[in-house]
Amino acid sequence: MQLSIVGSGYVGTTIAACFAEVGHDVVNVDIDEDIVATLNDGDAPIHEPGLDDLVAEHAGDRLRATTDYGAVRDTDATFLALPTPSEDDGHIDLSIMKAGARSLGAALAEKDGHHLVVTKSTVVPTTTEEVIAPILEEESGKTLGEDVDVGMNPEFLREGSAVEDFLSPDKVVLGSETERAAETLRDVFDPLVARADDPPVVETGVAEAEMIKYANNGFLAAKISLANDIANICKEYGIDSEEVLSAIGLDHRIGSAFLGAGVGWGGSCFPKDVAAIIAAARDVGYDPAMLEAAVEVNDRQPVRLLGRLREHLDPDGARVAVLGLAFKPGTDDVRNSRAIPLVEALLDANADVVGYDPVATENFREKYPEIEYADSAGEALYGADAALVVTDWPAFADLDAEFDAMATPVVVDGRRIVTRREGIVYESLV
Ligand SMILES: NC(=O)c1ccc[n+]([C@@H]2O[C@H](COP(=O)([O-])OP(=O)(O)OC[C@H]3O[C@@H](n4cnc5c(N)ncnc54)[C@H](O)[C@@H]3O)[C@@H](O)[C@H]2O)c1
Ligand SMILES: O=c1ccn([C@@H]2O[C@H](COP(=O)(O)OP(=O)(O)O[C@H]3O[C@H](CO)[C@@H](O)[C@H](O)[C@H]3O)[C@@H](O)[C@H]2O)c(=O)[nH]1
Repeated sequence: MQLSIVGSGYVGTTIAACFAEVGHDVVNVDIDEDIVATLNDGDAPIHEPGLDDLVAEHAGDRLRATTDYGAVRDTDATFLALPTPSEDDGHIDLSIMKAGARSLGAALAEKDGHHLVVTKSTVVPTTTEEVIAPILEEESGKTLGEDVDVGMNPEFLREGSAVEDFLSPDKVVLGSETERAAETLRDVFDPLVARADDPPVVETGVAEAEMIKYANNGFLAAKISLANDIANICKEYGIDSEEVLSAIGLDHRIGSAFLGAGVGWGGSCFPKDVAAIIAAARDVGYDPAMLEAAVEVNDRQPVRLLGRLREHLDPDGARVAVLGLAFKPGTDDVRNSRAIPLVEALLDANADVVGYDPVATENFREKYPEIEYADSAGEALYGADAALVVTDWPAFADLDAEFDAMATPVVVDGRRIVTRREGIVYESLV
């Protein structure tokens, strides 16, 4: 099939390269000329394991990129993979989606024949039908359900394993309201589903598909927060939370995934998506108490971590090493990293902060040029009065003699990753 993908970021590039891999002809449309040039040169504009190889293999053949929306006219379906950030009050900001829909609609005005527009971005329920579809109709002059249909296909990939997650999904969710849209979506996904050994395909309505994405992310974020709540109780009793959480994970009704207690969840998705569905729920008259509690627990974890530090040392004037700046291991992404509230609180307390991350230093430096950065964990620890461990990079488990170079070896571990040993004052958050 001929497919177009609008937006060539984490999701757009990954799905474009993967759709090409399963046999479709794909064109990526992005307003960023550098991204377009990078893709056409056969390079991936973002770092994801396996993506470079796919782009290198298919660019110039089944995969190409352009800044010209007109390219969508030669395709059967367009996926919108544009950002859906948060407004200050947590509501979803649809301005980029609306701009993309306007450009797409204008391009479709000149198209003969039917076109399917699929929302891939995470959008609150009814957005596709009540916001995107009317813009498409207005700009294209076409009629919904006749010349143009809309669909919704939420994406569940994780950063750091995007290609693997997309090509081997736990499920595929196809939201549509007409048989023609459902059929086109099936045609798009059939080759991927066959190759992935037949994962469940959930055929549902458009608003249901939109909600499934928020339910998925909200549930996972709340699961981590519940694990943190339980782990905090364990801590007060002096009970080992890891033993407790790994034991409950053995119950198949609970499951062991996403029970990793610690300094909480961050990243480009959980915080904004939980905030967006809370704001949307309130708009329709429902107060989502569980999701609000999930956020509250998450916000408290960094505060609790600093509390543990203060039990050993006054941060005022102290040199504090922050180990881990990325929002999770395996990525250089620092969006909503838990290091952010911690660094801000340390700066407020007049601490002398030195940060270290194996790959995310440059991205963090852009946000916080005022702190010092080290080239290795050992360098960050050298002469430090305390260390806060924020990201569970596996390499932090191997730190050992590096702690001996600290001025005072106070280690406050937000991810239970450091190996405890004689000679360090070890304090875990949970
Ligand atoms: N990143 C993830 O892990 C992930 C996973 C699942 C779902 N999502 C959702 O997918 C959507 C996209 O997220 P992302 O992380 O890929 O975003 P991103 O910021 O990485 O990429 C967005 C791309 O859109 C381009 N763009 C902006 N305005 C444009 C316009 N008017 N026309 C064409 N291109 C334009 C930008 O140049 C950029 O390349 C969001 O709704 C997000 O919540 C993200
Ligand atoms: O047991 C756990 C698991 C994760 N986290 C934290 O949770 C956050 C999110 O982690 P993860 O889900 O691995 O990363 P993302 O790439 O943000 O992926 C999430 O957000 C994406 C965007 O919506 C979805 O597509 C994915 O399914 C969903 O897992 C990170 O800060 C992790 O440190 C924990 O604290 N404990």
